[in-house]
Amino acid sequence: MGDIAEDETTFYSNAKDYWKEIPPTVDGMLGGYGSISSIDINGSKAFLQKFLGEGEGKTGTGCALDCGAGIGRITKRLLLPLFKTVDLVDVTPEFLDKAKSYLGEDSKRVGNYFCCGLQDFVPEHGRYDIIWIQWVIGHLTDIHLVEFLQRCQKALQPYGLIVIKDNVSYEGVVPDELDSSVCRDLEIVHRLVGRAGLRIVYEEQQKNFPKEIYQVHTLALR
Ligand SMILES: C[S@@+](CC[C@H](N)C(=O)[O-])C[C@H]1O[C@@H](n2cnc3c(N)ncnc32)[C@H](O)[C@@H]1O
Repeated sequence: MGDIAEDETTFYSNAKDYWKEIPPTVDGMLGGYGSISSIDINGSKAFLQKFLGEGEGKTGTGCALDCGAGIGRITKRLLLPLFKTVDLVDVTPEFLDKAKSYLGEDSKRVGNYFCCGLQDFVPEHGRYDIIWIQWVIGHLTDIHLVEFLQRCQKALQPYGLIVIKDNVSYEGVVPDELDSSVCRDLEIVHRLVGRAGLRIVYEEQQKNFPKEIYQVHTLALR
């Protein structure tokens, strides 16, 4: 008999078991597509730069949160160069351990390593200028994603932004049994963002990724 609570527990525990076995490398973070990391980071940098800088209404550069950070691939090349302090949150302790050496000298400016599932994580009220959520929303159920986004909104500084960068399917919800995740289409992601009470400030598609992988969209929300 299908029990939703039990299915949900399995959805999360299977994902945890999957990531535990993945090597703590850039290639591991990107499912074998380590080669696209630079294109990804450069696209993200151009995206973020639109919101940063001096002046009224610009997003601050004090503190960022990297959600589903893994070994800190994004923290190292995108967030630490732009923000004074970066916090990481991830469910896999081995990845956060690796981050401490992978981030090198600049790991001095990491504020916190939170080992926690995003479904349970409560970011500190008003702490963050940017909350970066990349390649991890498919590991949350709809309800948990909506509730997490609501907690993120409360954790923003004035003019702060939540950024979701993730795969989108062509149509509907496509499950991935291997890593226990789902890929949602853009319309569904929009609906969930709306349910969280967030507004889409800007959105674009990542260009120059290999043709055989999912389309990747980046959404700035507040
Ligand atoms: C595809 S990797 C992406 C890592 C990083 N965002 C990047 O782009 O390099 C997915 C990451 O999400 C983490 N993860 C999976 N389920 C999670 C959950 N429920 N809460 C927090 N992190 C989770 C995994 O441990 C892994 O580090």
